[in-house]
Amino acid sequence: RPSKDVSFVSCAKLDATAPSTHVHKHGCTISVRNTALADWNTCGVAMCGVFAALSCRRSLSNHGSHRLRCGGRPTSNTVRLATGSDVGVVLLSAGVGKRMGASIPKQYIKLMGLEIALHSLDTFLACDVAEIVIVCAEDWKFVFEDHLKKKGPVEVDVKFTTGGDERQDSVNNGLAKIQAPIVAIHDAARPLVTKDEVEKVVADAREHGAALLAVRTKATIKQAVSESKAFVEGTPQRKLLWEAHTPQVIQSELLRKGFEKAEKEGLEVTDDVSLVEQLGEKVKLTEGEYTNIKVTTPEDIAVAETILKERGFVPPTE
Ligand SMILES: C[C@](O)(CO)[C@H](O)COP(=O)(O)OP(=O)(O)OC[C@H]1O[C@@H](n2ccc(N)nc2=O)[C@H](O)[C@@H]1O
Repeated sequence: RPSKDVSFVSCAKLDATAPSTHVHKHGCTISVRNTALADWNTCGVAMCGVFAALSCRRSLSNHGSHRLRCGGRPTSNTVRLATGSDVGVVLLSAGVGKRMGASIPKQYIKLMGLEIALHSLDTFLACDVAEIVIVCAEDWKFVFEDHLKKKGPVEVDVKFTTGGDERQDSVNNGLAKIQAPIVAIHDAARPLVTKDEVEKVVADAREHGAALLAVRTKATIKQAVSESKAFVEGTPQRKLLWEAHTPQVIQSELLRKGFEKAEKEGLEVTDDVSLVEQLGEKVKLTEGEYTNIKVTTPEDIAVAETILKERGFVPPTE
């Protein structure tokens, strides 16, 4: 794990002789030992918190760039890291929100004076991310643009793209604009996700390749015979059941592979890690908070407002 005063470094395809993609927030030079490089390679971990396990110490800090020297003699394997975090975000805001029955898409309804979609946008802007792709209809882009204008310059690269017919199509459109090696996909309809939750699920995805925020199911769940036949087929063991939330965080290339398979086989999914599951890859369940609700029907707005009040959320001034 990265320590507090040493920023996280991740390397895709770290290799002793030919380091390839290197991303780091501040732009670092790090000297690493051959043995350590070999270890990371054999782990087969595409995204590595490289220096964290080593006894790194910061020996130079100048103009926002740091030189980190790791234990052992520095070798010729000096890795130059480009500027930027290794995480990109796809913020899904292109749904119509039929179940809300409102005159506008639910994510643009104001919650304590701020549009639902802007709550999680602000959370991600406060996290260590390199880019945010907002997937939304052209007509609603102004909500985000006005908000960003009010905020002033942000470090994160914010881009836009339009959505597709289904959530899955919107994710694919967003993913096409992602450059970061890790992508966090989030429903704009989940305004209450916290920075802590985001950091936790991103850390799990770095370690395991894919992770999602989820909570243990409180109710007993029944499986019906079919969509139209409301009779019980069975009762899955509750202790094994989790309710999926977002963000769902996946190595970008792994998700791209998942989409390729889905396209070939005509797979339809209702969340993103399902595409990773279809590839037979592991997905980590990161225990999140019950407060990370999806605003779907009108009563959810009242619940969300109560939670925000409890958190001491201050509505923005006009
Ligand atoms: C991923 C999960 O949150 C996990 O529980 C759910 O399975 C999502 O369920 P869902 O029915 O797709 O939820 P919705 O609230 O309708 O949509 C989730 C998010 O996707 C966005 N969305 C939906 C459909 C679409 N064509 N493009 C989109 O960008 C919505 O604006 C919303 O912010």
